[in-house]
Amino acid sequence: MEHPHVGPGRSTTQPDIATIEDEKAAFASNAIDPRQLSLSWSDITYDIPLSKKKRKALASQKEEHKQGDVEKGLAEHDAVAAAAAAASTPASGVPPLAPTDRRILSGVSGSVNKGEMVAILGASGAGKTTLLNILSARLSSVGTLHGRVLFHNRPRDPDSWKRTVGFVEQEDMMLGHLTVEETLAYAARLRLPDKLYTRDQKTQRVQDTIDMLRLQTCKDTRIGSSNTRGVSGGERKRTSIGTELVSDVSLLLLDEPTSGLDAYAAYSVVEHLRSTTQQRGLSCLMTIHQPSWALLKLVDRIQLLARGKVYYEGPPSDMLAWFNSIGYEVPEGVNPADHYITIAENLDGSEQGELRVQKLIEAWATRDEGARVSAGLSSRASSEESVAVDTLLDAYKVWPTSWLGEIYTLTQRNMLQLIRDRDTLIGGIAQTVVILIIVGFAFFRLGHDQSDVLARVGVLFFLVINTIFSVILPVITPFPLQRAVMKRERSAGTYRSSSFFMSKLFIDIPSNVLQRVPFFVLFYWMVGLQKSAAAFFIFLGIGSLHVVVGVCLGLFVGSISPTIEIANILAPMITVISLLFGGNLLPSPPPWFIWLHYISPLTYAYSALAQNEFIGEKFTCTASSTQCYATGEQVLQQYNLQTFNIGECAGFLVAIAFVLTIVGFVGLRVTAHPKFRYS
Ligand SMILES: Nc1ncnc2c1ncn2[C@@H]1O[C@H](COP(=O)(O)OP(=O)(O)OP(=O)(O)O)[C@@H](O)[C@H]1O
Repeated sequence: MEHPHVGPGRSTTQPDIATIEDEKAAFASNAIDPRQLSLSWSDITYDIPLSKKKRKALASQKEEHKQGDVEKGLAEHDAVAAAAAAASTPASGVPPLAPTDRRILSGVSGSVNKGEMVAILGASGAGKTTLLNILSARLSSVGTLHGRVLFHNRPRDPDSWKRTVGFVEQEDMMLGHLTVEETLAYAARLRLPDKLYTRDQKTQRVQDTIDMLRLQTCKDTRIGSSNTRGVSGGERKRTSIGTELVSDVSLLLLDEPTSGLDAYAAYSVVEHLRSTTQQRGLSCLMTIHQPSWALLKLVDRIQLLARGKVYYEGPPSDMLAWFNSIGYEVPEGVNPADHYITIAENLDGSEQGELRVQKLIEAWATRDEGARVSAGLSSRASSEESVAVDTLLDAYKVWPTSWLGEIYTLTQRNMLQLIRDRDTLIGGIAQTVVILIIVGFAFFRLGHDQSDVLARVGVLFFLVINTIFSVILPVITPFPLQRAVMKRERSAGTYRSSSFFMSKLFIDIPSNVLQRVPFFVLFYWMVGLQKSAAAFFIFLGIGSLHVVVGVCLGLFVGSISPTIEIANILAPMITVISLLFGGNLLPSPPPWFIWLHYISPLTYAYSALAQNEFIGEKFTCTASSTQCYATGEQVLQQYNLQTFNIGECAGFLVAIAFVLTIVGFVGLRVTAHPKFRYS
């Protein structure tokens, strides 16, 4: 296969537009077929360190083995057996197992070719997900990995890998308020490179995907969430698959796409996958849990795993013949898939069961030797093809759209989510109204005698506390889902984390300020604060700035917390500490905690609002007053609220918002950065 722009001296990092246009033309004329790409893996062995407890148990179990007791825990027994087996066959390509490790996968080889659908099957704990994680480069950093994974006969290229492979996770992380069509449209807008596709072509790709996955009837239905009804489970899964298929992936990996679905929905998902795989010439690899026999017959090849080892690989149709040949026939009326998975488990922990499992694995390993060599040979491509693939992959080494384009699309998507989330909107308004009625009437139209002085101080402190609490929670609550969606999309190299963060700021700040301003206006009038236009607008300005700080604090907490549980602990903790040191609750904070007073945003918001209210105000003193504040300045002095003037307080609030934003962004990059492991 030849390509006009392929040459030994060509740069492989930044494709210029002319080259990309030519590549696009080459795609169209089939001069380069992106779907030539296929995946192969050989001798994959993966060991993880045993926990301390397990190491101890293993040591004591070895002791018991010496005394002739063989019926012990399977995992530990497997580790010993695997170590012994590996040590006894050094030529097999499987390294020996360290005594402190546990073997999860052992010498697993296989491949998926163009237009082919391959399923990995096995009992729970057989190693299916681990294998898929290794192949998709999403393996965690623990453990030692041996073996090779090749993408079109070359090691996976970290620069282009994530954009050429689609990974459908078991959990479908999608935004519940978007419709099926919108979900696919945003995926296409963000994932298809602007340099290769016009807006119309992206729209066409969405329609093609809807047609291919037969989602026409539900394309205008919302995805839904645990609280709101949306599409069915099968439609949801097909949409999730669609978000990968709208992009230019040539390889699709799916982790248990049928789990949680009824038999019909599961069959339908795999049937659609099969037709899509064939129509688009994809390579499709999935793990499946408890498939029906009818479903299994849809896939081209099956790889059966038991204890991290292959004990069958080939078409489903040949499976019966193979197992019959080694003496394991399927009883009448039993699903062959279930039967073959069950016999590879030693459920009762018996010696007989153990021998059966070992026999199944060894029978295949003996037969597999020749097949493995021929598989390696058949997948070797010509050097011309490999160079053409290099050229093709170059187009996927850069971000698909511009930074501003990403921010625009993500902001638009966030906006849709926000305005359609009626429960949160109505809940927020209801909460505001209730608090306004209670506080407004409790402090209604304050006067100027001595009791009103205390009431004014109290109501302003209440306002800053209430503002921070009302803002921070709605910012944090949707964060975990948005973050999970972001992680999935960023794992596919879709957009920069800064675009996600900016789009959050662009939506959360204006929406919260707009929601709070009517509250501030009514609050001001009901309580009867200073009757001057300047004071009113300063009040609104400081109040809004305080809302911005609350949003930034919410984003900070959401960003640095890897889970919602941690966010739920951190948010009240930070807020309570801020209010403890930001007001008059502690008349003289301990010197070693004084810094908490200066970093609390409440300090500045409260001080600015109090100065705005009290400067120039006069109060009446009566003969019965034990303590009399005749002027507002005396009040400010008494409560130590004039350390900084209003302008300085506003400056500190801006600075706190800025620092929270920067630290939050860094936190997000650290806690939600997609990690890939290629070796
Ligand atoms: N990081 C890890 N730490 C500890 N154990 C692990 C780790 N990764 C995998 N395992 C173990 O490896 C074995 C295989 O796990 P894996 O999730 O791949 O199984 P599976 O076949 O996908 O099972 P299931 O169908 O139940 O999801 C399990 O016993 C699991 O506990």
